[in-house]
Amino acid sequence: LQAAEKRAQELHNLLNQYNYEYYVLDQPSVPDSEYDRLTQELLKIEEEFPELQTSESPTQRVGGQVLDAFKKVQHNVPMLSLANAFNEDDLRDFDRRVRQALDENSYSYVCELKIDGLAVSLKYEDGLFVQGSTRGDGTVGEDISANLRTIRSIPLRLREPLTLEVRGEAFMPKQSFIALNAIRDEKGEEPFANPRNAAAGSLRQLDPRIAASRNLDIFLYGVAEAEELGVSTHSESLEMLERLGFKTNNERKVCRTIDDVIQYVSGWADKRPKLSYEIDGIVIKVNSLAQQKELGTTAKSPRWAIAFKFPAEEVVTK
Ligand SMILES: Cc1ccc(Cn2cc(C(N)=O)ccc2=O)c(C)c1
Repeated sequence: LQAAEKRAQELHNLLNQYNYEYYVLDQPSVPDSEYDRLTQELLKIEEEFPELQTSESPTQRVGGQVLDAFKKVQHNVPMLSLANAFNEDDLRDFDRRVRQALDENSYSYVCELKIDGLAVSLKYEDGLFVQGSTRGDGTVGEDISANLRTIRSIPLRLREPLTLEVRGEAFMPKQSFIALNAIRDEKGEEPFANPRNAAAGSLRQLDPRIAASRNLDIFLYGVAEAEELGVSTHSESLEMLERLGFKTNNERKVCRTIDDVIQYVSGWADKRPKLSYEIDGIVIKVNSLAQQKELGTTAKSPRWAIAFKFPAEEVVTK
């Protein structure tokens, strides 16, 4: 058994690395056939020694049993919703409020694309993925761990045995959305209106095999209680997520002034069709975590962030 256990661990490491290269970096270093060969070898070992078929095994992405309901999950750190800005004046008003609250101390912003998907939270204990949930009403969400496990860009084991919670947006790429609606059309089923609804509908399935078939993806954009992990800015949180092996969106920019923010936002308005996923705006956050804390939150939204919303995306059909 020891020899089998040692080989199984080697295969876990190899398959995790190849998954990371393929789904997170989009730069595989081995052909699919090699990945498949190693997967088959691990399946055989797990068949011979069932005790090696642990939940962290790369072969255990798609659970077998169909749930009859989702459990509720309490978010220790609430998942806040963002206030919206629709034009330049809204952005300048936001900046004025930030500047006043920070007593004219210097501050900078981070601009990120606002992915049009479903906000989710992922929990890891000692480096292992243990739970994934929806935002819900911000304090209570639904446990959709089995469905999130099927998203290949989500690591089942981190590079460091950390216990932490991360937040991100699960989404359906445009091409997957078009292909899915073509299949539904053939089967005489109602098409999804947009990729966001398709992603939400897929993650609400009680059978993880359906979610696994929907080619969902995710961008992580936050670490809950990041200051406890020795991080002092939001951009450092994003770098930490990358170091841990998460998929982040690299179209982000630190902006020193609201004028730079406005320039960044206007630059993206007409670049959306080029993206392989839908965005519904740009998220603007004060970069310093200490200043975020100083600004605090209203009942449901942070005072240190705002979402600039673009007009509704052109319909993605063909
Ligand atoms: C048979 C087979 C095996 C694997 C894949 C896709 N793929 C490839 C890799 C890789 N090359 O590093 C890693 C994970 C993965 O899922 C396909 C499409 C077909």
